[in-house]
Amino acid sequence: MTDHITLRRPDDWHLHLRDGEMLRAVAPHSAGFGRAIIMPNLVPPVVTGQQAAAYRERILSAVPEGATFQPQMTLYLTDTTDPADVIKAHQGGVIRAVKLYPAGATTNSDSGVTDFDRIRPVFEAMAEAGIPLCVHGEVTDPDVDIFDREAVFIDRVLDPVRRANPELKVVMEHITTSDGVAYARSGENIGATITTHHLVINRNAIFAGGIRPHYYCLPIAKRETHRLALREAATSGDARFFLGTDSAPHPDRAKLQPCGCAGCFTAPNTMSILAHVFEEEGALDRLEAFTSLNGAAFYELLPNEDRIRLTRRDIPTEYPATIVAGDETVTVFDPGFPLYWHLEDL
Ligand SMILES: NC(=O)N[C@@H](CC(=O)O)C(=O)O
Repeated sequence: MTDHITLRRPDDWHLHLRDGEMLRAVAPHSAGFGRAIIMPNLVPPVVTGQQAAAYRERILSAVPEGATFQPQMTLYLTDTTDPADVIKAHQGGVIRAVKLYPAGATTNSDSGVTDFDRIRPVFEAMAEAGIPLCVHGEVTDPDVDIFDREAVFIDRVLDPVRRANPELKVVMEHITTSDGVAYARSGENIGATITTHHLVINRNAIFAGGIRPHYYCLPIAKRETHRLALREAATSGDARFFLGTDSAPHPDRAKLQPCGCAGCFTAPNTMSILAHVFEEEGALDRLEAFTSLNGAAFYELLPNEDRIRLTRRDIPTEYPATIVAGDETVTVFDPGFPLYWHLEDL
């Protein structure tokens, strides 16, 4: 049995680092990645190039000394985003991508897009400049069942947007369904991130013996057939699929509520979980493509030069059940099985 693998340093193409005390608490847990696409859904959101540049500085101050982590900033698209500001921020090297949240789709998405016609000039400018659009792909119509929101979004929103802007590079963020997998495979200029937790849990995890708030995230985990489709896509080596953990820390106080927040905090144990999943699928030789090559290629960047090693030991790796952020605790995602793959920096 393989007992160690060496990978190019992985990248995380979808990450929530928050701000303030939470940023300082969680950033060290992602600092072992080479790069990460940083989500802009702060309160208030990161909507201008200037705000993105300032946020980038705060992130770099929160990363431990010696880490090579490079935050890749995004702008939060609103109905009033100025195409010129997007282009300027991209040309100035401040942002890597733009994030589309349909208004009300998820945590801190109130400022999201309500009218796709109004932002057409932004899409046109982005397509011309080669700036990728990262899409939270769920409709917000309360009449649509929560488990169908991704599939309906693809038909009602994503496909029309892509047909109107065929040159626009689109990342379907955190896909959770076989519909998402099939759509990502169906055309040009499209990629999809897959989270760690959606490779591990299906929707039963949220209701196993009672309600389990730490398995509630958006898009919500779907039925088992979808989890298996995600596993097949992630482990296939297909360059359109790459890691975006969507590690989304919330204080336990905010999750354990009558109306608790969505998000799974996977940064501390993601690589050990992924090695476990890829080993189960007999695909350890394709882990590097998923974590370290495909995303970089999509974003037209070189893969990281340095390496990490994962070693399989007889004793499970230890990771904290919770971390402390100021006065708050944040629960680390529990995959429900021991993790024998230990992460080492080389
Ligand atoms: N994934 C989540 O469940 N939550 C994210 C927002 C998001 O990416 O949907 C968050 O910011 O908390």
